[in-house]
Amino acid sequence: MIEVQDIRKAFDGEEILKGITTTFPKGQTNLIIGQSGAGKTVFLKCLLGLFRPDKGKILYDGSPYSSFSDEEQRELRQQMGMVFQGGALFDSMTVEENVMFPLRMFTRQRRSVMIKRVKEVLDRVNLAEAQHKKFPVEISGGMQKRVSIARAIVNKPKYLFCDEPNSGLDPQTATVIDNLILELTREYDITTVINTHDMNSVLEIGEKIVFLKGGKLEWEGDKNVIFKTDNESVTEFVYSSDLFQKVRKAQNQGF
Ligand SMILES: Nc1ncnc2c1ncn2[C@@H]1O[C@H](COP(=O)(O)OP(=O)(O)OP(=O)(O)O)[C@@H](O)[C@H]1O
Repeated sequence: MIEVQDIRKAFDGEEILKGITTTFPKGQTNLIIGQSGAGKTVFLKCLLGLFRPDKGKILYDGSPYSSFSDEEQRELRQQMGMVFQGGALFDSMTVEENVMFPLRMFTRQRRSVMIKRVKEVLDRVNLAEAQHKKFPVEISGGMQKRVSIARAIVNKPKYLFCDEPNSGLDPQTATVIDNLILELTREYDITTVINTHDMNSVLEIGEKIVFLKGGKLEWEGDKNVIFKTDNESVTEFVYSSDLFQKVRKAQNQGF
């Protein structure tokens, strides 16, 4: 679980995060949504420890980051997996080498043990063995995302952060990737936080949704109540998507 207590972050005197308080429980998918410029990425970077908030606290399973020694911060980083927007795979490495990278960086396991673990996670994300020796350019965008997820979970993280995991994917593949993240989150009891613009994701895996507006937490809830809120900022945002308009129409027609 990650608890965020009144965090603030400014750049050059301009406050970007204006006192955010929320909780991201483990074993479920937590989504951060909001308009472009709302502060989602800055927030995610604070959770990742890449930005240090000017004020407030972030607690990882009860322990505040600010109290961590350098060694504890290093340990925490090893417990974090990240799925980057574009996949961010190393082009010069094969699929297997990409997934093995965190193990080589952070652990001292024997090569045979690492190879076994790499195979295990690639199987878990349903990437066929024929793809394991290929380079990222030789596989599809959806497969690249699977590799990126495999790399993020290979070192058994307690926390998984995903920045726009669906960008560049067709809707069907995006749904498969969303559900894969949801399954892994539950199976390994991970605290997962996903930064997304994708309304399909909100409907599919929005177990907790945090809506940011102008650096503040405007609303929080889940996929079942987001339709029912009378918060105008949220409704304006969600109903601007085609998908939500169709759902609302269907609801109005009594389906
Ligand atoms: N390193 C930085 N230095 C200065 N300003 C920054 C920095 N990072 C972000 N900002 C500013 O913070 C604000 C929020 O940016 P952020 O990237 O968090 O928005 P976002 O909600 O993720 O938007 P998008 O959906 O477009 O990615 C923007 O005005 C941006 O210019």
